[in-house]
Amino acid sequence: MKEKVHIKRLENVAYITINRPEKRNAMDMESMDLLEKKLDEIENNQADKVVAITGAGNEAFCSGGDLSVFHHLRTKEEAHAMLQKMSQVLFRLFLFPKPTVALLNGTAVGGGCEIASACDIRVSAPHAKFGFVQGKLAITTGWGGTSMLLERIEPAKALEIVMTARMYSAKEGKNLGFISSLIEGDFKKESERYLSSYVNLNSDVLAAYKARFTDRIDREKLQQRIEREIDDCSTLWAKDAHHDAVDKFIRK
Ligand SMILES: CCC(=O)SCCNC(=O)CCNC(=O)[C@H](O)C(C)(C)COP(=O)(O)OP(=O)(O)OC[C@H]1O[C@@H](n2cnc3c(N)ncnc32)[C@H](O)[C@@H]1OP(=O)(O)O
Repeated sequence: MKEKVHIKRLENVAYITINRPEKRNAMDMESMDLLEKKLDEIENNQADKVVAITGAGNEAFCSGGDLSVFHHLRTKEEAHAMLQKMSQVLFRLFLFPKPTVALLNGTAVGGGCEIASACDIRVSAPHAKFGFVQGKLAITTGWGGTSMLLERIEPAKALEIVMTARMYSAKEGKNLGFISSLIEGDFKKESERYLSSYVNLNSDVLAAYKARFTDRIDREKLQQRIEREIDDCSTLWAKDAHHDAVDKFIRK
């Protein structure tokens, strides 16, 4: 049986692939558990110098939470437990001791953008679009995505992205500072080439630079901000406006 999240290793880069292309790589609880297990594995494997996260296929990086499953979460408490679980995985990814790169092979929406925001660097195929569309479902981000996005780009730009809830092109993402580089050509091949330049140095040097990067973060404050984000999102989740919006998506 195919694994919903799998790892492939190539020249000291561990590629984590969200492998549910038929659902545009949406995350369910099993995928969250698997992502966490893959991070455990990579953290303990000395040979893995860099972590790259991508989606299977070339249509989607990740379409966020699996709405067909999470639609069954009706109350604030039920939503809170799911949001907390994934936000803990992403908080860990955000502070991961090795460099992390989101390879945006295709569309990233909702929680998919939160996963991308948890990575240090985002590189994108030119056709990929991204959008923090949660607002259209009458909720906010709830996996820590806004708190993390605010650490990645200028706060006013982050606010624009989440408050408009619109889709952006990869080129716009680059102008906003969300995306570091656009990778032209065969995305898989060219992103492997791009990542190969990160693994020339030894792992202790990379880890030391990564530590300087995460040292800038006040971890306790970030955690508190994420907890407030989860609380707001789970309150909104329990309202009819959210359930009605998801009903509409599911029935389309
Ligand atoms: C936890 C908080 C969150 O993440 S809130 C945000 C949740 N995500 C969303 O609102 C995105 C919903 N999906 C979409 O807008 C589109 O599917 C996107 C990703 C733009 C892709 O469009 P397109 O390439 O035309 O594909 P499509 O819509 O025909 O979808 C193909 C099949 O995949 C499914 N799918 C897609 N996204 C999800 C999702 N998040 N959860 C569950 N299923 C999803 C679609 O329902 C569709 O399934 P089917 O082939 O009709 O059975």
